Amino acid sequence: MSDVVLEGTALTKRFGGLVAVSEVHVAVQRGEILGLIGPNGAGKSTLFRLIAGIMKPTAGRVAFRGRDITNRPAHDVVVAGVAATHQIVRPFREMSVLENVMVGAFFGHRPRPRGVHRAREAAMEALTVCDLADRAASPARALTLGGQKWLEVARALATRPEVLLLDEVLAGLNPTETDRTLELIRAINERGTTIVIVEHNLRAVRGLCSRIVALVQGRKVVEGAPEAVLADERVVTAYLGPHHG
Ligand SMILES: Nc1ncnc2c1ncn2[C@@H]1O[C@H](COP(=O)(O)OP(=O)(O)OP(=O)(O)O)[C@@H](O)[C@H]1O
Repeated sequence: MSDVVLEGTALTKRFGGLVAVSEVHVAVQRGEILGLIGPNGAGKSTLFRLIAGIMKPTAGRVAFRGRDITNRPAHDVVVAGVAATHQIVRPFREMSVLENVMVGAFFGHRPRPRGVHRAREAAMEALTVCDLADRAASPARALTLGGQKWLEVARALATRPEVLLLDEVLAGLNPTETDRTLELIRAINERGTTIVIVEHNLRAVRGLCSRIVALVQGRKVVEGAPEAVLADERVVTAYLGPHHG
């Protein structure tokens, strides 16, 4: 039975004369890892921002657990239970890794932890999931790029979201960091968090996602199981051009 937790209906976003996203319907099922793919400029980041509540659509609606959140301020959307990695401000470089994650714990989903002690506990739990517990006291600036991405995930996780939206978390990572990040995303999902990921690395998407939505020129062209979507002629043509093969 379908159990839709986050849903965008007829979402359209225009920037002046450019239609970045055009009448897209996307229904995120509870517990899944949903991938958003498409070539450069297809509208992935724009759609991501619309469903994360960071950007307001020109037309269409966004609902979380059946409630309309279209015009709610971005912060209210986090409180409701949707967190996006890049929605959380960049790490405070001079603050410790733990303090950075405590910011997420304080501003997240209700009921929020009461007091510094509980926020620290919630932050340590998120750091443990993200393999950063032993770096808790280090300044954020001392982390590698991979470490900084995991810190961003930990901060989002500390808000205790029902839906975690990840925007190109694998970009710039080396193969070891990529594998570790994929394991991390699976572990977070197995703990019960629904995940939406925008990703350029199609090999990673194929192995990670339970379902994929493909966008081309602002429109959803196909959705379904990874193998079927990645083999779809419209998707292959959009990535490789009309004269491939
Ligand atoms: N704030 C903005 N103002 C004007 N145009 C924008 C804005 N954001 C995105 N666009 C345009 O909207 C279209 C879709 O962009 P978007 O970033 O959503 O695509 P994308 O699929 O995420 O691309 P990429 O893979 O390159 O990140 C592009 O033509 C882009 O130039």
